[in-house]
Amino acid sequence: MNALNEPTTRNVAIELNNVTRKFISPKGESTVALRDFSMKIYEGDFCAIVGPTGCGKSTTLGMITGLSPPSSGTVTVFNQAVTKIDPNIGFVFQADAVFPWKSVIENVAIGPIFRGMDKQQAHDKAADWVRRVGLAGFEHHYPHQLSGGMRKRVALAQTFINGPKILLMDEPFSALDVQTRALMQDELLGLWSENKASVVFVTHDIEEAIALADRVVVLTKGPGRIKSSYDIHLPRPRDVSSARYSPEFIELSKQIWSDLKDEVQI
Ligand SMILES: Nc1ncnc2c1ncn2[C@@H]1O[C@H](COP(=O)(O)OP(=O)(O)OP(=O)(O)O)[C@@H](O)[C@H]1O
Repeated sequence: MNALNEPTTRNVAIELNNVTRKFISPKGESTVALRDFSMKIYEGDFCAIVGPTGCGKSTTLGMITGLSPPSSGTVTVFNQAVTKIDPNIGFVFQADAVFPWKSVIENVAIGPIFRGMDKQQAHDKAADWVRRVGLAGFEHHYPHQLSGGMRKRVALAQTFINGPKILLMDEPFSALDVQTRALMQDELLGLWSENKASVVFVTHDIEEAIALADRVVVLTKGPGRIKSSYDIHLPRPRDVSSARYSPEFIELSKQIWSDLKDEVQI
């Protein structure tokens, strides 16, 4: 282990090295979202990022996707510089990314069809994923006929069907009520335990971060730097609702909140 609790012997899945990302407004004003920022995510790790609003969490994900290149510094995924959108990367964001005019099964089959799979085969595969996320019987429903939690299940199936090696999640469950959120967190952990993607999960919810992750990284206020990093040794498989009552969980929540509160004072 080094000073940031990073394991040193495992393969690195994602590396941001000395990255700076500036945005220039149409009026020519410059915002530095991240400056000289470095971070590693290890293969198969579930890493959660917490930090105050505007510290650069979404910007970090944008650079890993290849959609928003850094102004300077390098971003690599499995040791390859990120130069375009990588089909090995899956995303789940806060807003639903489902197509309203397509049924559940059509939405889930999009990825494989886009990647060249025969339509019938893609639909068969999608039917299996629809069942796996608990939506059997809703294959031919349209998104507006589903609850928010059900639409998130579609989004998870849409993502996991492609077998992503990297999964980027930006507050994916923040619009859900508390109970649905806990169900979706368990659902995500179940799917991830089979897929073992390297995950970067951005959230404002410290408890969500601890319940899900192997490592929680706390960022400072913007432009964000890594303030602290915590290895989470709660046993897996985890049941997110009961994990919250363990003394270790409570202690971690206190420590992370103490780190964060200096950064969010207004
Ligand atoms: N496209 C853009 N143009 C101009 N400024 C931007 C753009 N995207 C982000 N920023 C700025 O960069 C900084 C970091 O934004 P970012 O969205 O990464 O923060 P965040 O930590 O994800 O915030 P939140 O927790 O509120 O979602 C902010 O000051 C934001 O205003």
